[in-house]
Amino acid sequence: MAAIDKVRVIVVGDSGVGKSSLTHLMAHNEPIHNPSWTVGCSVEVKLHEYKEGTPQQKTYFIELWDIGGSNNHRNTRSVFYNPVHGIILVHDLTNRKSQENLKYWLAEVLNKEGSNKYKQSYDDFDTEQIAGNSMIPMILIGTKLDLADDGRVNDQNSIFSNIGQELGADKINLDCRDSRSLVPGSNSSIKLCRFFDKVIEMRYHRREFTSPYSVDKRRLYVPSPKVYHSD
Ligand SMILES: Nc1nc2c(ncn2[C@@H]2O[C@H](COP(=O)(O)OP(=O)(O)OP(=O)(O)O)[C@@H](O)[C@H]2O)c(=O)[nH]1
Ligand SMILES: [Mg+2]
Repeated sequence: MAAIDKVRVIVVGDSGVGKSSLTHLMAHNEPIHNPSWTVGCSVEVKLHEYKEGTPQQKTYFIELWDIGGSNNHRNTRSVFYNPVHGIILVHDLTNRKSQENLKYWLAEVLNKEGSNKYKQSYDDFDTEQIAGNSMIPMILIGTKLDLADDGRVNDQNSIFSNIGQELGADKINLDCRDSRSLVPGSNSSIKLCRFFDKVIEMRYHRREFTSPYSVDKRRLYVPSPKVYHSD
């Protein structure tokens, strides 16, 4: 039997937003009970049918690298960022700060070689720089939908759709503790499959792309909180 090709998708976001809960749900289609604090990184693997139902259908391993969100490991976690074939940006729908911090997480991942090419522009995080330099597919996932009231979700959605559009990324809002959140055929499950297909496409079937994202030319400004990441 031929070896199954794999891609590495990293899951980043502030501590406590639900990365491990989401990763477990994506890998096992069932919620995790009492996830413990992630120290460093934990990896789950799932099989994915690329372009399912078409002549190009093929099975791939998706490695889900769930990165601990604590600030204590900020200086060491870049070891997990090489290589990166896809990025899942996770925020908590009940915690607006966790959404604002996603741009720092993205900068951290894209600076993985330590080149810090985005460092100097934290204050005006430039979408063009990201999309132009990065051919890495991304998706934005908001968790704790069960706890968020509609007003708050709409509020975050409006800003989020802006960020999502500018990064050319889809977004999903869900409850990580509900096994139905990613049920096959659901809107969220279709978006996630589309994201995994895009990751595989870029890694193994890339023709010459200029950039996979139709980037809005506006610049994405990062509200410059004094704290780098709030735990
Ligand atoms: N109600 C609700 N609770 C959630 C949801 N997702 C995660 N949680 C809870 O939020 C807490 C933190 O979840 P984790 O998955 O450990 O968060 P994490 O992002 O992995 O945290 P770190 O490992 O510290 O980076 C746990 O008590 C989860 O049960 C959700 O969608 N709804
Ligand atoms: Mg965790």
